[in-house]
Amino acid sequence: MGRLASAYRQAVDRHRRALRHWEAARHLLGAAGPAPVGSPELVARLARLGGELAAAVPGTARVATHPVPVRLGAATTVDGAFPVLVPVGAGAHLALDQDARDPRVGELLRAVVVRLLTAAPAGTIRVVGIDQAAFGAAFLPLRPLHDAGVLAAAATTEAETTALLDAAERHARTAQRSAPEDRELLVVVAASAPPPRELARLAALTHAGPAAAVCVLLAGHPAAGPSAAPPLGATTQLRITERYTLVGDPPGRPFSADGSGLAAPVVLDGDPSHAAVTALARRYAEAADQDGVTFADLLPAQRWAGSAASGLRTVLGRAGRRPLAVAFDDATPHWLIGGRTGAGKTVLLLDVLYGLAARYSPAELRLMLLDFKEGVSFTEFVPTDRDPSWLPHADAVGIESDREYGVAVLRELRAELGRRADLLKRHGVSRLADLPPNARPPRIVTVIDEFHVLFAGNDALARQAVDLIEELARKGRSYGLHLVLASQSTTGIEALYGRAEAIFGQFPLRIALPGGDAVLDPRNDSARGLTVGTAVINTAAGAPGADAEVRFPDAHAASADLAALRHELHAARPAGSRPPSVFRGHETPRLADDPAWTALVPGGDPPYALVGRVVDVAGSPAGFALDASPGRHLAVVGTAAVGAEVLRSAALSLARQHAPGTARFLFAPLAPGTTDAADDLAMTLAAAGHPVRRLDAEALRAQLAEAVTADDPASGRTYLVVFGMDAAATTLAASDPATFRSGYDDLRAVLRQGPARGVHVLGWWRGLRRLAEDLGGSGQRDDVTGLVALNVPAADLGLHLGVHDLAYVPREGRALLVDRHEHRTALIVPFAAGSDVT
Ligand SMILES: Nc1ncnc2c1ncn2[C@@H]1O[C@H](COP(=O)(O)OP(=O)(O)OP(=O)(O)O)[C@@H](O)[C@H]1O
Repeated sequence: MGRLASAYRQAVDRHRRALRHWEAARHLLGAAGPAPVGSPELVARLARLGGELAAAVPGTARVATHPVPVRLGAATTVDGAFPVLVPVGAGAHLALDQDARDPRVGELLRAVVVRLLTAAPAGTIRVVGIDQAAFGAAFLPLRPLHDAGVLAAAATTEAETTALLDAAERHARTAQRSAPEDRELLVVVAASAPPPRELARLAALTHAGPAAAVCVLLAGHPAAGPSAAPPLGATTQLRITERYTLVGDPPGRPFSADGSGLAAPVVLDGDPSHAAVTALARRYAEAADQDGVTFADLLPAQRWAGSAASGLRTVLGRAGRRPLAVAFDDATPHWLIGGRTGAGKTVLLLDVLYGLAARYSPAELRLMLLDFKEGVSFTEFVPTDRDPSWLPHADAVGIESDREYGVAVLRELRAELGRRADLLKRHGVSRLADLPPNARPPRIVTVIDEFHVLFAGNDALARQAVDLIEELARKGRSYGLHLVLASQSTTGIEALYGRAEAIFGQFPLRIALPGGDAVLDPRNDSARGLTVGTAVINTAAGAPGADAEVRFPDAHAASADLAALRHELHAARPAGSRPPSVFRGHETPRLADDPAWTALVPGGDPPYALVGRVVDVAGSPAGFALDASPGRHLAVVGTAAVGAEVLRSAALSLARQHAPGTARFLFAPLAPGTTDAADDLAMTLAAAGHPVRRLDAEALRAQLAEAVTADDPASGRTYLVVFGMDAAATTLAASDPATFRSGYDDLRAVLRQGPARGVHVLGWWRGLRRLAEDLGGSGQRDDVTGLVALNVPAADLGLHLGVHDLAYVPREGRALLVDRHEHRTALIVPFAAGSDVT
């Protein structure tokens, strides 16, 4: 009787515990109603419940916010078996005391992963694995899930485990700041316990609570032996014995009153079938196709509906499941972007620019886009032969810009800053947002890609750039001027002269792409291990804790969508919109294509020698007016062959301003190899009806003498076009035995008195020293007031001009135009004069 009684008590006990389990399971399911008691029925109901749970509408459980009941196996009682369900998911974890080298453990881990994935909607769950003991062997059967992008490659080294934990902690922080519906569950599966430090971090994640949206499945814990295991939070502990598994009390829903767990041995479920895994992988892969961030996700429902009064906003991508917006406003007026080459910087910028351009009309938003690298970042915004459309918001686009162009853009912006300051003053307000709508100018976003180039060189130009950027960054916020500085490196910017803090302190929004940690605080490691297509957005100037990880779409892959949007915006442009002014650093502009050339007409007074384009925002004509004051001549200096082109442009443009017969062109091809160029030019001008003559050195000398001595100067203008004045040195140096005058005396007289008599010299000197000597020393430098310096060292040029700290780096395709009368120095791109100009 004693034995019978005790067996009876044990059976009742078991039933009671099983009943609590049943109730817990019902509770987890959210089912209502009283639970029937009675052993056979109870077992039947539990079995049915297990089936229901297994099938419980797959793909609907909100695993990222709530634990869900997950089946581990079957418990056996004297009355039969029933399924054992424990809560797993956000904030509810599982630990097994053996690691996955015990096949039952690997099987259970895989079964739990598959059940969680089955229960959850795609896009709300991701799985990462750690297995340093068996190199990820436990995850191999789940390979299809890896291919579907839902299971990451397992971390099998300590470094990989550390990176994985970095990412998991980042995930937890982001989730804690996100709305529950935006969270994504990160399942961290450790098939074996990692080393103590990593184990402690893993254990910490189990204490982070459901809002962290992390679920840890940890095998091999606590390890047998004396080592102190970090305590886990909200974890169901499993103990694997030789034949059975003992299941501890699940968090919040214990089986036992005394902490002893489920009073029935459990046989764990085996591996999920391969068919189930592949079917699941297919579902996730299909969903990923539909669920990936696309360019369309960035666009507003309605074009140009935004008001820029208080700022600009656009969606950049998704953080978890939530769209992530970024703004140019009082809180984040300027942005700093970092990322190694190939990290997706261009793509991210395109995402931002198209997003903004779709939201705000050109009356609300203007763009200045500057690119300093050999790239094509912004080419799609300017009209080309292939696609004549342009982005109607773009005012200026610099492609492979010169630093001088960058500084010109910054100067233009500073001038705008001044205009806006006046405007605000007139209205008695201090912020753009406070202006009446009809007086409010558009916000201007200036993007400078590879901005470090601007500061490279540690020279006068770099200092100007630093000053301008600092001023714009400081004051731009109130005036609606916003800067985006992007770079591969923000370190080593020498020219900032310790002002990095002052400047970058004005850039609260930081975007770190892969390899772009430098834009974050050194203590902030949230950008470690980012992959292409993701970035960390930090709104606190890089300080740790203000980060969100965003996935942004590949704009390059959506180029057809981008073009369609651009065409749409272009077609909707306001009447009178002008295409952006474009500077292409690698391109040589052609005289005949230039609007300044087209605009030249006979009768121009004073005649204007057009030689190129100024490196400025407008691409202004570069030239020199030949009026009657002494010294109005043009000297081209340097050995570069482009000297002949400059003379050609000058002569052709002058000829265009004279009716036939009102100007003579006298050509002296003195430098070797210039005869053809001079003859060709002469023929072109002759064909246009102008009198032309070819001079050798002697004839040039005679002409110089005649030009200043003739009592009756020829009517109209005379242009002496000399290719290589230095080559005439011997002839000019010789004195006339009768008058004792040298050719130089005559040349100098012509330089001073010629303009008043309508005589101008367009001369090419191949060396600066020769020019200075021909003028009779640097004291006479004002005898030629127009200079086009080619490959002449800046120091020599500065000395010749008496200008201190001349910022000029001689290089191919560029020249420095100096007008001494107007105290003007400008970097120019000389024209290719071409042969098809008349
Ligand atoms: N969101 C994304 N998703 C997928 N691929 C991307 C994404 N962003 C960029 N990529 C890919 O990465 C490559 C580099 O992108 P991108 O040209 O933007 O890099 P970058 O940082 O501007 O490089 P560089 O400075 O060398 O020009 C491209 O092939 C692009 O398709």
